[in-house]
Amino acid sequence: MLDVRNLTRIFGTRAAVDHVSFAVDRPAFVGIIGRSGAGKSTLLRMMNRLTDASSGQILVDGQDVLALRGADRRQWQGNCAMIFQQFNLVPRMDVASNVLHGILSRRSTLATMFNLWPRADILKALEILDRLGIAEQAPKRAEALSGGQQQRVAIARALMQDPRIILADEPIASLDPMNAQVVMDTLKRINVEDGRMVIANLHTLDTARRYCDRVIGMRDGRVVFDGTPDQLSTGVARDIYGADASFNESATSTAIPTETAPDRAYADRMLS
Ligand SMILES: Nc1ncnc2c1ncn2[C@@H]1O[C@H](COP(=O)(O)OP(=O)(O)OP(=O)(O)O)[C@@H](O)[C@H]1O
Repeated sequence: MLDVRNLTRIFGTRAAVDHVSFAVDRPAFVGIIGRSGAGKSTLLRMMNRLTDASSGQILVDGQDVLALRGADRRQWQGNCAMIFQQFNLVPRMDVASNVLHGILSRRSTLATMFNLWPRADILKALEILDRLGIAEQAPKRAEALSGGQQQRVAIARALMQDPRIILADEPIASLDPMNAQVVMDTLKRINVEDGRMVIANLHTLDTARRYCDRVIGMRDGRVVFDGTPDQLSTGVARDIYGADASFNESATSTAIPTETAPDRAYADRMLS
């Protein structure tokens, strides 16, 4: 279904993404890992056509999406919705309207100006918010929500497009461990229940191991690992991150620190 071939993006004299090839034949949960600057964001942005490729192909059911222009390109962008580290919501706008903005490109300018949405679309937005456990937040301004709730609104906005693929660029990098888990659980549910492919750039190994069916490791623009989470040994991780023998996995961890959580300490004090 997705076949990336020799995808390359050169900025100046440097290849940010360098002859990357991989194929995904089912709606899997794919994690892309690698240290900062490895090319992860550029890769996702090329898939969504936010950034042009220098060369290569991205074939979806045999069609090269890099060749799409105008309305065809916009249709493809609707088919592979993107979510970002910083949520990219309109902060002062209410949550329901933010979700409806997922289908903004399908609306006339006039209808959008007056915030006029068909009843069916409004009901669909509320239904998605309900599914993600944040229906009661619908009338609130997006900026009034926690980071984890805002990211779920961004996922709801993506779902409004009914995409085949969800591209998530460091979706939990700005969140505390508890909210990070809620957001990753949400993405996994969408992947499993809806059969939508998820491709997520992740900055922590434990998250990749826990949620992904497949992990692609990038280093200096190239794929240096492509396998299952159980093949992702410490040695392999060291190679991906380019770390020396002192490489410490916990440095890339988002695990919830139960032993040191303040409420645990408080409970211990109360019980002693
Ligand atoms: N628009 C741009 N112009 C010039 N160089 C760029 C541009 N976008 C990315 N780069 C460079 O391409 C390389 C890969 O960047 P990219 O953001 O894709 O990496 P990344 O793995 O996503 O890193 P991070 O986790 O820090 O976002 C970096 O060296 C970066 O400086």
